[in-house]
Amino acid sequence: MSLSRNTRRLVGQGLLSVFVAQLTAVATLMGADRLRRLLRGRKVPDLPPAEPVSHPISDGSVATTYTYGEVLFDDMLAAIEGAKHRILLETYIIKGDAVGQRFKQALIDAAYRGVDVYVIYDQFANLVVKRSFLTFPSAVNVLVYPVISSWKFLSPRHLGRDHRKILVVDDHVAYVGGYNIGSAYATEWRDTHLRIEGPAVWDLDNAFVDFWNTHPRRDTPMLDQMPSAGWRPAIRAHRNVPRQLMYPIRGMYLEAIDRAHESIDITAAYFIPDRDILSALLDARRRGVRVRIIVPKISNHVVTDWLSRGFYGRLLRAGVEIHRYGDHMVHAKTATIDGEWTTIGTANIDRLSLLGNYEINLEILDPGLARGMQEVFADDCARCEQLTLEEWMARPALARIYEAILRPLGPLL
Ligand SMILES: O=P(O)(O)OC[C@H](O)CO
Repeated sequence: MSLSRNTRRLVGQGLLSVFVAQLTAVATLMGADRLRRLLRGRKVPDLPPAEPVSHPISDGSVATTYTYGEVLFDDMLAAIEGAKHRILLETYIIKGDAVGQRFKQALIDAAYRGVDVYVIYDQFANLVVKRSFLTFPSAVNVLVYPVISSWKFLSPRHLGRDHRKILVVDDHVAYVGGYNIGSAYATEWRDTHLRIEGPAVWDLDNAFVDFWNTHPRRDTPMLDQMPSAGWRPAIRAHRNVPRQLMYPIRGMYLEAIDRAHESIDITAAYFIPDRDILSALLDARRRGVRVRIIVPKISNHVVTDWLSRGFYGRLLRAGVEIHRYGDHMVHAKTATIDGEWTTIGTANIDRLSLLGNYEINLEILDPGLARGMQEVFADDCARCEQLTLEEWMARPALARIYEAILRPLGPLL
C-alpha cells in the first residue's frame, strides 16, 4: 500500500523537524559546555596520586592495577627504556605534549639502540595533533590506522576506529586499559590500566601482531607471533575485530551480568547501554543483585552525557545506584562482579565500542584482583555524589526535553 503524497510530505516534514531539533540541541549543549570550560579556566587540580597494586593470579601471572596516570606512564617508559628486543605500542590517542614527547623520544632511543619498535596509532583520533610530532624516523616502524581504511568505508568492517591502548615489551610484560597518552591523562583524568606478566602477555602481543599483519604496508615488515601460552589462562583477552565482524566484548559483559548473584560494579566513561545490556542490568536488580555504576558527572563529551542521562530514570527506578564522579573526568572502562570476575580494557559501554571499534578487554577470574578492584571502586565512590531518584525526578522540564530530543541518537554512539 503506497502512502498518499500528503502523508509522505507530513512524514518528511516531521523527520526534518526532529533533525533540526536535534541539531539545535547538540549545538546549544556544545556551546554551553564551551562557555562552562572558559569560565572554569583551563587548569583542573591534580587528582591525589595512587600507587599501583600487584595481585598474584592463579596461573602464575602477576596483574598490577594502575589508577594514576603519572605513575603508569613512568612505569611504561621505564619498560620501554629497558627493552632489549621488541616494543609494540598501540594507542588511540598520543598527544604532542610533554608526556607524548617523552614516549616519542623513548621509542626513538630504543629503535636507535637496536630494539625493534612498532607503533600503531589511530589517525582520526589524532587529527588535532601536529603532523610534525607524529612523524617518526624510519628506524621506528609506524602503522597509522587511517581515517578511511578502505574504499568500502561505509561497511561495518571498515567503519570502526582503532581504539585500543596496548604496550608489550620483549614479549614479557604488557599493559592495557583506558589510558591514552597525554599530559592531562597523567594527573587530571581518573582511569585504570593493567600491567601483566605471565601467560596473558601472549593475548596482547598476539592482538597487536594480528592487527599489524592484517594492515600490511609496503615499507614495514610482517611480525612474528610469539608462541602460544596454552589453554588454561586465568586471564583472557576478548578482542573486537570489526574486519572479521567479531565483537565478543559485548557478549562477555552480557554473560557476566547474567551470572551475577551479589554485586555488579561498573565504571564507565561513556555509558550508553544498548537494549540488551540495559535489560541484563535490570534483570540483575530483579534478582536482588546490587548494581552500582560510576559515571563522570560531566565528561569531555557533553552530548554523550546527555544521551547517558536518558537511561538514568529507568535505572534509578529499578534500584540501580548511579554515582557521579566529582570534578574530574573518569575515563576507566572496568567492571567487577560478585568479587570474582573483573574486566579491564579499552571498550566503553556504547555502540561505538561494543559494535564498532577495534577494542580489547581482559577478563580476569581472580578473587584477589576483584577485591582490589572493589577497593578502587569504593575509593572512587567516596569522590562521587550518588544521584537519588527524587533528585532525578526533580530535574527541570527543559532537561527532559533535551533527553527526549537526543534519545534517537543513542544507537549511533
Ligand atoms: O575514546 P576514549 O574512551 O579513549 O576517550 C577519548 C577521549 O574521549 C578523547 O576525546
